[in-house]
Amino acid sequence: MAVAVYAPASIGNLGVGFDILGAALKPIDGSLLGDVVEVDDSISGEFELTASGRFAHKLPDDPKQNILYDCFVGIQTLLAEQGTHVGAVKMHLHKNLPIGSGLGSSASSIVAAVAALNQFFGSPLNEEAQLRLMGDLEGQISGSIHYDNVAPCFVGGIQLMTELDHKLCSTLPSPKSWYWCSAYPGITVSTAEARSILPAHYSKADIIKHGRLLANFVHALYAGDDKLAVTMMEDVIAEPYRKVLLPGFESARQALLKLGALAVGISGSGPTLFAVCDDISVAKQCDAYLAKHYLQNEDGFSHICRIDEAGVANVEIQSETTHS
Ligand SMILES: Nc1ncnc2c1ncn2[C@@H]1O[C@H](COP(=O)(O)OP(=O)(O)O)[C@@H](O)[C@H]1O
Ligand SMILES: N[C@@H](CCOP(=O)(O)O)C(=O)O
Repeated sequence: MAVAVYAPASIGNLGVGFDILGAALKPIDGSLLGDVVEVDDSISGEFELTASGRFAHKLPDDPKQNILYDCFVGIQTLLAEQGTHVGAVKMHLHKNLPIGSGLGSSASSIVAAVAALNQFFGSPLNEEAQLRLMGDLEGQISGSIHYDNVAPCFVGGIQLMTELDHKLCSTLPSPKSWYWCSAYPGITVSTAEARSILPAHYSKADIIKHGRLLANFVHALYAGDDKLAVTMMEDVIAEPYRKVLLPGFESARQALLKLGALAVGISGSGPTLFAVCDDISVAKQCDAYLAKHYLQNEDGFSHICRIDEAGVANVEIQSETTHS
């Protein structure tokens, strides 16, 4: 039976917690900010993939260069190791997220595809096995395995990576009062390149500071001390080196803080910027500022979001996700 799965956009790194903290996003206006993958049918020939959606034209032309093909091969290989042999399938990708945006676009495609394929084949893989495969596939794209997009995208919420064999991540409490303004300017930053410009080594002072920020952030979430948590959202690992890739980031940050945002950071490897606000009127002002000053072309967009606590979800195959 055909399956259709939605996987939300995500922020990798919450200012603090490079590669080990991530959050799934849900626009408050109810729009779908994430990819949808359909597995239509078992077929006798070669793997088939079609795509539609706002950002489909930015995908590689060759279906075998699409990460969905690797998702299919990955599942097929795992199942073969368990003695189950599955043939080719027909898939459709509704590409709603821009590529190279810092919104976990590849993670969204991977999570939706692995979850959809797993369901299509009768759910042979448990959550941990699916998530491990998702991390491996994300690593193929970005150059090294990191779960901070795939984990929240898959299970929802704010996730802290544990990376243990039997438990890859843990859900942290999400501050209920926070709005996450998220603005994608419309230009592309490659995650692999944004990772390659980071230093191979950090100073003792930076390591100590990052440990202090991360530990206090997690403590504050459990203590329900949102003010302390937001004060800890400072990036000493990536932002100092990456902000040169984001035109207008520093001036936007200053303006957003003046408007009342509590923290501003780079979403993933950028160029999307996020701003945390605990008041809807401030969030609306930040959103309007970002739409006017941070977007650079017609591909850009800005949303006010909450944390998506659900993660991956089955959706109806309907006009929005169907294709010709
Ligand atoms: N379904 C897909 N979704 C997104 N990127 C894909 C997909 N299939 C292949 N790719 C390739 O993977 C790379 C993703 O780039 P990356 O900078 O990691 O994007 P993001 O950070 O938005 O996930 C691009 O080279 C893109 O062409
Ligand atoms: N922790 C990663 C997150 C990358 O997110 P993306 O959405 O830009 O792929 C990093 O900062 O490199």
